[in-house]
Amino acid sequence: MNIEQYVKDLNAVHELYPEIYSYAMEHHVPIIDGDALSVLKHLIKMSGARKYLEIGTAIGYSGLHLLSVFDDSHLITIEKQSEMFDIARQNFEKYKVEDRVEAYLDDAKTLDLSIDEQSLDLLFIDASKGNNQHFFDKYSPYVKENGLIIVDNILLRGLIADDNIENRNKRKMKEKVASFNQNMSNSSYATSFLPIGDGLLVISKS
Ligand SMILES: C[S@@+](CC[C@H](N)C(=O)[O-])C[C@H]1O[C@@H](n2cnc3c(N)ncnc32)[C@H](O)[C@@H]1O
Repeated sequence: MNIEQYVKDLNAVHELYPEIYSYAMEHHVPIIDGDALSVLKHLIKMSGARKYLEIGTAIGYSGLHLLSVFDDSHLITIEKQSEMFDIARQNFEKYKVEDRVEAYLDDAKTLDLSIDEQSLDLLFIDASKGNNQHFFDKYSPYVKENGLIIVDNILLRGLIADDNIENRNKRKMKEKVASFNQNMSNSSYATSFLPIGDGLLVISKS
């Protein structure tokens, strides 16, 4: 038996958004792995986090899941691709959470977000992986002391441990992600690098 599949099966829960999940699978939209999502929602529940900023909305799958933990939570989410953004908006409307979502169609690298410093409980970074450091530097000041910063795909589907990548772009991305991971490991933040899904980095801002 494959141990990863065994754990996946144990973690598998009733999918709250089966049509969105199926759409993502059929159209190859990269959404968060079920195992990582389960941990993310667990952390939200334990910490009582209500105000979230997500970098990388895609079609709103993870955003809807984040909002499903607490009825009085609020999500700010940023997506730069208009096709994805439009589908996400439709999905937020479909599940009647549009009043709890502030969705931006913009490039998160340059967007000027007018929110107060230290006003968020959770920052979820899940966009272009080579920009993780930039997103962290730009958006972490908005997170409260003791808030959480979570970064998905820190293992790049195994590429992170590959020392013989021929494709130049992939090699550069790997170097950037590796550098970000190392910086976080060396930092004074409390960090947990979890080999769940495609690798989840949990940072406590304290
Ligand atoms: C991995 S997907 C997000 C998946 C989503 N969080 C989920 O789990 O359902 C990454 C998304 O980030 C978007 N993205 C990449 N770079 C971005 C940027 N600089 N600003 C905003 N969105 C970006 C991509 O267009 C893509 O839709």
